[in-house]
Amino acid sequence: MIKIVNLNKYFKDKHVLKNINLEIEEGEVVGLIGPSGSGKSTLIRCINYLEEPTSGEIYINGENIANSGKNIDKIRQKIGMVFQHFHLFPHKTVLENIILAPVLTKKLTKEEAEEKALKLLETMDLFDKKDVYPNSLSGGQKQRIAIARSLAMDPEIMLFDEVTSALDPEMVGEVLNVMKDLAKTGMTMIVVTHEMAFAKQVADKVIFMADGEIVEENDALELFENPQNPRTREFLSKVLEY
Ligand SMILES: Nc1ncnc2c1ncn2[C@@H]1O[C@H](COP(=O)(O)OP(=O)(O)OP(=O)(O)O)[C@@H](O)[C@H]1O
Repeated sequence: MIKIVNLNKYFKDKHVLKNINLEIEEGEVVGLIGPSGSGKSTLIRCINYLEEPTSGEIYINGENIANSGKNIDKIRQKIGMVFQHFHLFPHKTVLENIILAPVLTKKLTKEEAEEKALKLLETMDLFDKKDVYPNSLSGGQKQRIAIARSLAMDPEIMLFDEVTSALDPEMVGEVLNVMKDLAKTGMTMIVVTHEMAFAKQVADKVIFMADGEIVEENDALELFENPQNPRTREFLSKVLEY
């Protein structure tokens, strides 16, 4: 479903993704871990073309997104992304935030989009927040709304870029639970995370990146319990210390 071949990305003369090769199957949940600055965000931003690769190919369902021309918007619609900061529209209510893209780009009627949005809000236990403005919500609630907004587009792939990093610790769990439930539905997910316990429990596969390279890729339990590369071992010993 996602195939990345010899992907390189430079920012000016800085080589931030170095010959990345990767395949992700439909329904797979992939955890992307590694030190700050190792290229995790840049990699997932290349997957939906928020960043343009310098060289290499990215195929989504067999289609090379670099050559997709006018189809790029169609491909992007299949890929939802949730960011560290929620990017909700402050002057729109929760419900208006969620229906905006489905009405504009999927051409759903307002009623159809609202029906879908309300179902999503219900599954996230946020139905009673439908008419409030984002500023009155907690960080955890905002992030769950951001996830609902992405899901309202019926994506086939969801990208999560450190979605719990800006949250107060007591709100991390409620967002991770929504992601756990989503993983159980068979959604294909790539999750950049500093939450090692989440990666270990929920991801099928974990990729450790350092300095723009994929250093190690393995079944989640195996990577955490039996890391093969000394750089993986060093990173895990630091982050699992506490
Ligand atoms: N738009 C940009 N222009 C220039 N350099 C950039 C840009 N975006 C990222 N970089 C650089 O590319 C490298 C990889 O950054 P990236 O954000 O992908 O790393 P990361 O592993 O996601 O880090 P973090 O965990 O801190 O978010 C870093 O050195 C960063 O400074």
